Amino acid sequence: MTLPLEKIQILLPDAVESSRKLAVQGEVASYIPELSRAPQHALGVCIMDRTGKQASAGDTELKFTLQSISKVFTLLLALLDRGEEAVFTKVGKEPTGDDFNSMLKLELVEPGIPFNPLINAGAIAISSLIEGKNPKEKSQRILDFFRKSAGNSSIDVEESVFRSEADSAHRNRSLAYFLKDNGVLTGDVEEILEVYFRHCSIEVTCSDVARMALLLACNGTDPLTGETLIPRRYVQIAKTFMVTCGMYNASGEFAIGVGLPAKSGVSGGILTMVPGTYGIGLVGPALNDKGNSVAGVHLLEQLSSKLDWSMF
Ligand SMILES: NC(=O)CC[C@H](N)C(=O)O
Repeated sequence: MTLPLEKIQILLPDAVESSRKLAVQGEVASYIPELSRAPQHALGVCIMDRTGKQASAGDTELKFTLQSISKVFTLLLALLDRGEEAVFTKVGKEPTGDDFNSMLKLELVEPGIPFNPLINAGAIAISSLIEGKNPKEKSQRILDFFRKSAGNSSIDVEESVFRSEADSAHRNRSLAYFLKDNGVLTGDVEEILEVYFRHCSIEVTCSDVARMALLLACNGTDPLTGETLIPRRYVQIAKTFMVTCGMYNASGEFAIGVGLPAKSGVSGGILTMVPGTYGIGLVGPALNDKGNSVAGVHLLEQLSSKLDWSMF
């Protein structure tokens, strides 16, 4: 049983300020150079209910790129475009226990398909499945789907982050060429990577992420418009991946400590939800050693225990 939004709003500012103190323990990602400009001590959260009302606190105006959070929505679009069977010939359904950008299991385990769609190799394979006659059209279809999911037609790709990643993505490039060699990727590798880098660089605020999360919390039917954007089955698949591998190698710890489906990204964003009730968007750029927002995870642990949010 969670509290109504008005009550949550009362406790949220103090919860954010006490969690913000943990940001000093983390580090802002810098392997994509442009991301290193994010403010280390920022923390913002937005919780949206089914009527669109929001409780929020902290740095809710901060803009950040979705990074790995985008992988949940490209998976959904690939499922819509190609169906379940085609998608799961290209990616598996299991967590890896390795880093999100690891290539280890691609060579070790047969068949050489990525273990799941939320690691980089899996998300690159998913990008290759998005319909469109060229990278521009594919990227536009992804952007349109994200805008619709966020109920915000003005979200867009942040070009400097896109450029920065495209110029420094030696690891992702090697993963993609490996996948090409394994026969997982068909088509031009650089074009597939461009689609992948662009969706990682879509810029949002906490409130956009909360609205995207609310759509998943409501099983694919937007509670504000009544429109079904995604079939329930596909949302179930996405949420299951979020529980088993959405928080990298801390997914088990997060399931025990918070107990909600979630996906995080290297920009410090987290998308999570109280199923059926709230969509939650959060940003805190300082990351812990598992790659998740250190203050953000702490905040969600506090809220989940106080408000009895765990689904388990
Ligand atoms: N964990 C992440 O958020 C990774 C996304 C990032 N764009 C990358 O490919 O490395």
